[in-house]
Amino acid sequence: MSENYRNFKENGKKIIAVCRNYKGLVAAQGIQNPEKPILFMKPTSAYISEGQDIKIPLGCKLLYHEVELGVVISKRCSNISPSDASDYIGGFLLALDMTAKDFHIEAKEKSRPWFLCKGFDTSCPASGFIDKEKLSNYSDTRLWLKVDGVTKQNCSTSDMIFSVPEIISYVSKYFTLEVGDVILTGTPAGSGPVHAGQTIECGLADIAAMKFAVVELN
Ligand SMILES: CC(=O)CC(=O)C(=O)O
Ligand SMILES: [Mg+2]
Repeated sequence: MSENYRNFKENGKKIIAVCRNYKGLVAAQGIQNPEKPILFMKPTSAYISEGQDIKIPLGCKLLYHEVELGVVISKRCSNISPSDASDYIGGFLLALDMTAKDFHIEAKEKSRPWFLCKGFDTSCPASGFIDKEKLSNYSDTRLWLKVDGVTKQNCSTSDMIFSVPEIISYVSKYFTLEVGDVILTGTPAGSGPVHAGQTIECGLADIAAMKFAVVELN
């Protein structure tokens, strides 16, 4: 059987991301839980791997980190139910949804799309493929992130508002999911600024960890 999804950075066609999916984050912002998942997309050109740097995009003065659990789709599917969703999970990844926060604030104020603030080059640092057998407890696993050794995010995926199967099902009602596509499941509380010269380290329980330097564009 072809397992092209393992090489999701080369073979996947899209990265679909959910936002405001953690109870603690939504409570901290003083807003109600969303009634349905809120979605946006990142291009696959946003991927980088350990050893490459996160580059602050042109004109950005406020870059934010967001650690997230990603799900890799193993089979083409659409309109699937939450109870069938696990059949389409190939595995997982640890990812950062880097966000140009100043561009994001401007986009929200002016009702503009989020493509620039979320999709710039290097905005999706990602681990390698994690076998689904290694992460059978994906609905209650620890996600953490440190900036220069100081913990900024530390939360269990059990604090998600919409579960991984619910998210896959919802997304698949609107978008055909293809082999190697990735769904980022949202960031927990504690997202915040990072600056050139700083180092971000993050991890998924004791299963995956990765480290990235933040640098000016040139
Ligand atoms: C506004 C955001 O950056 C939301 C987001 O991406 C999230 O994960 O929550
Ligand atoms: Mg995010």
